[in-house]
Amino acid sequence: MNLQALDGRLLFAVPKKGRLHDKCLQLLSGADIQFLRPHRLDVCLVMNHPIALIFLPAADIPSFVGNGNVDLGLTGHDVILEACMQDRVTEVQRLGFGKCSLQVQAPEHGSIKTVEDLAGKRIVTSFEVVAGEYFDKLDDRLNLVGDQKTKIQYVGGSVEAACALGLADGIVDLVESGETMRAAGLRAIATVLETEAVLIKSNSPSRPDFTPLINMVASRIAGVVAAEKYVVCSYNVHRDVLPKAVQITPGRRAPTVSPLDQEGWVAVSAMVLKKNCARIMDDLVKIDAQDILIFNLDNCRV
Ligand SMILES: Nc1ncnc2c1ncn2[C@@H]1O[C@H](COP(=O)(O)OP(=O)(O)OP(=O)(O)O)[C@@H](O)[C@H]1O
Ligand SMILES: O=P(O)(O)OC[C@H]1O[C@H](OP(=O)(O)OP(=O)(O)O)[C@H](O)[C@@H]1O
Repeated sequence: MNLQALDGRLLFAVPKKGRLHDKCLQLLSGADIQFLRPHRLDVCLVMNHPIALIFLPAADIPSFVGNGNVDLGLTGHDVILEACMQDRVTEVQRLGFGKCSLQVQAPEHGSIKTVEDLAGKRIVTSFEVVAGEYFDKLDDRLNLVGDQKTKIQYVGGSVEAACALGLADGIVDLVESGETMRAAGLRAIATVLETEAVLIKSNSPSRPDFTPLINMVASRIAGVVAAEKYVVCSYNVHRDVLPKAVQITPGRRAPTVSPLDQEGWVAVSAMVLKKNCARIMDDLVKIDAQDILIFNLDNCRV
């Protein structure tokens, strides 16, 4: 691609592979950011906005955004900390996917039961910065100095094999379902951090006049994320129990209440968190609400 084609375009970094890739593409589609990615090309022009997408490994995105080479990015909170970019990027929006924990793990049937048992021993991880800071604090607390300090060794993947291979006494790795950890005969003994995918913008933007475009992309993405998180709950209820109904479904600002063509009855609709939906329906049944319906949202602005 001719690099001049990028002139005047906001650069937006997207994970090129791995756990976040598919979800990020769905997010772009939901935000109506249209593009055709030519085979094997990591840069492509957005057709309906002055934006170019740059496909990069998720772990490299924080540095590109933090150093101002790229204006916006989708990546994991964990890799922002690992790249020490937390002061150079702003996390504009949590995206509700890529959720997992960075945990200290040790052999399930071994003698190591706490992180204190691991202090001074060997740790293998792909997160050498974050794990290094974590164990530095532990070493300081336990007054371990010089050769007594915990040894951190970097590996690029398959971290979970390190204990079985005799490379490590414990590891620091991401855990989502826990399947990888259990299959490797490990158990979690501490959580270093919780992470999820985030939209980030640079604290050193290449051009201040991109601000309206950045705000538009952020607002569209926030709409897609909210639409994933919320459903609309609608029901009919007798006016006598309306105060109770409003307590159950307060909405984001307030529920919409409209009179029904039947004396004493109103129709109520409100956004509710998808994860609370079943409990809310149970509570509405208890106050004799009727015709309770749940609608998924395709998209929204909140
Ligand atoms: N098991 C998981 N569940 C949820 N999110 C995860 C999981 N593993 C990683 N992530 C998130 O996805 C980010 C990218 O991880 P991933 O290992 O998929 O990327 P990659 O190294 O670019 O890809 P690959 O492992 O295919 O080379 C992580 O930094 C983390 O934020
Ligand atoms: O708790 P779980 O649901 O099993 O997920 C955790 C696994 O996912 C990640 O690895 P990934 O599969 O991305 O491959 P990698 O080892 O090459 O990084 C992470 O490093 C763990 O190994």
